[in-house]
Amino acid sequence: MNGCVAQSPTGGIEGAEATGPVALSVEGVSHRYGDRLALDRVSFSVSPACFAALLGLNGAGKSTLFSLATRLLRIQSGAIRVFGHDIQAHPGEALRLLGVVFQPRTLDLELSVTQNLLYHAALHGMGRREALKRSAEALARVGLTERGRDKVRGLSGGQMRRLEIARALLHRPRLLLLDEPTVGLDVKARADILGHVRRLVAEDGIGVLWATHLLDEIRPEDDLVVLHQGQVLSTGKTSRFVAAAGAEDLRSAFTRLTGAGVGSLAP
Ligand SMILES: Nc1ncnc2c1ncn2[C@@H]1O[C@H](COP(=O)(O)OP(=O)(O)OP(=O)(O)O)[C@@H](O)[C@H]1O
Repeated sequence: MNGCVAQSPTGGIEGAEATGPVALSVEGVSHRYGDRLALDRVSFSVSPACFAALLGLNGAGKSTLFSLATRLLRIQSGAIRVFGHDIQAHPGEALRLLGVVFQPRTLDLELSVTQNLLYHAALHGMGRREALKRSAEALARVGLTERGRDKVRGLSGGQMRRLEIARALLHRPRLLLLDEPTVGLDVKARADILGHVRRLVAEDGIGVLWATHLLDEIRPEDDLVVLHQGQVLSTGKTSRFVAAAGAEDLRSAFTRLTGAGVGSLAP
């Protein structure tokens, strides 16, 4: 089987009749905040129905990349495509296929679980019947069916994250971006969330880019994009990355490649 990530993206829909467009294509993207270069000619692609981890320390540029992919930030140079749709030129098509879970929580704590979803559905222009149907579907997908009527304030941190994932699934995207979704959660909640997301890939064929600095979330068979100080250092299977570095595990391989000190990565 071909890998899920590649360093040289295979651009737009026009050139992709034979194999279909990649789910996410990042092509030579650079981004500056004033004098600070946060992303430096970042290029990689993620195939459909694949789980890919975007591994980088704090400050590597992961959130900046997500903000560019969702148009919170304007692209300064390069291009990002979702299933071949350029997010600058055709944002409607691109965003329709994209779901996102950002790092900061963005739920209304005083509304119920279902109300949060209905509110989001209304923003997407969904009718109430369809919204109720899709909310039920999405809650089932993340194991929250029983909590629909509860106020969000009463959920645990892990359940809130799962609700955010349900919300990101409401418009039935084909690609899901998650920015360090398990930070601050306990071991069980982290494993639950990762399990739900991996099932979305295996059972629903959704492509996932999972940004993290937590090494134990990445399996040897996972595809990996290593981002360090705004640059892509490696793409491909985690096991190959470890072998190429002549290392025993991902932690040592990452440390060797980046020179990151022990303790920069957890756990
Ligand atoms: N609004 C901003 N203004 C100035 N510099 C910024 C801004 N946002 C991010 N940066 C800088 O850009 C670089 C990349 O930050 P970014 O938040 O994208 O990294 P990250 O990998 O998501 O890290 P973290 O996990 O800590 O959020 C860092 O050097 C950061 O200080």
